Amino acid sequence: MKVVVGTRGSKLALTQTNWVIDQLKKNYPNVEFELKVIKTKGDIIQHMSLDKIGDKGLFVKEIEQQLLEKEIDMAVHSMKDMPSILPDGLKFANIPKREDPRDVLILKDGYTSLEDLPKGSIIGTGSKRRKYQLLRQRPDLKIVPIRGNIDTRIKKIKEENLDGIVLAASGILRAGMEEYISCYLPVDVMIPAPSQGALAIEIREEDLEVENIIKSFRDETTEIQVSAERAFLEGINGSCHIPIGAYCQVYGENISLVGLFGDEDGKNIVVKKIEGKTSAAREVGLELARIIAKERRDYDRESILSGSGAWRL
Ligand SMILES: NCc1[nH]cc(CCC(=O)O)c1CC(=O)O
Repeated sequence: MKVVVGTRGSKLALTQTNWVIDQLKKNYPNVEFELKVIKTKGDIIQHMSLDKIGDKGLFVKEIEQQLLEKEIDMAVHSMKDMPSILPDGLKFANIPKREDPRDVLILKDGYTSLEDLPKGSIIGTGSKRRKYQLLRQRPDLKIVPIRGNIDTRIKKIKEENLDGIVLAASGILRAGMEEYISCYLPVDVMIPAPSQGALAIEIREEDLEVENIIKSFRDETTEIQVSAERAFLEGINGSCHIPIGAYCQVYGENISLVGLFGDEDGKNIVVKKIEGKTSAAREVGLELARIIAKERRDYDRESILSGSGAWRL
């Protein structure tokens, strides 16, 4: 049997996909795995901010097309890049154990933490979630847009004379670049993107053979977290124009889920936490989305009268 595995060509994507293939090879020495690199719209349009391209599934559409056309049999993505709803005919296989969900700062030589940064320091990030959470801690910072693969972004610290950038810990750790990390941002200071650090293995819905091969991967805690956090994302029905974050913690039979949802200019950002049962992770995510969306609508009505904006916890 031969399984063709599709992936983007970035260093991170290749590292993730090769990791998946190596694990599967150990369990299935008789299956042949072939890696196929596929260019996506997100890879081709490198100069524009993701925000402006504003297209859901920017890094996955071409890959999904090839899955549906049986050019490939399995695709490995970052779960965080996946739109809430998959195309007909495709589904997620089991989810392997999540990498560190936190964001990290990569700072100019000599700086070691968010607190240490001199007043007015310049930080590069294209993510509104990261931007407004940083500004909440340090309103004096200047946030500038930045794009590109991990390596490109790290190079831009020197090239564009930045004081630092924010990246997902998972990408850096998987790429074996831990020594670049200046500090980890705790999840309560920087709520991660929904399912940050988790991998998505996408397959054809009816492909039981490939589904079986991936059965060995299942990490239950990750599955519960991803289920709650992605349900929140689905319920909010957001895009990459607005700040959205979610993080689920699992305590045996119970979970807690923190969600962040705001508007484009960061004036009205709501953060809320709810508790629920592990067995109802998806419902907890949808419920939190309803609570936060309602609070934001009420606030929009009030703020027309009062004219001010704020973070509300
Ligand atoms: N949007 C790009 C992207 N997609 C997944 C990751 C990192 C890996 C992950 O979050 O699982 C990154 C880079 C980053 O945000 O630093």
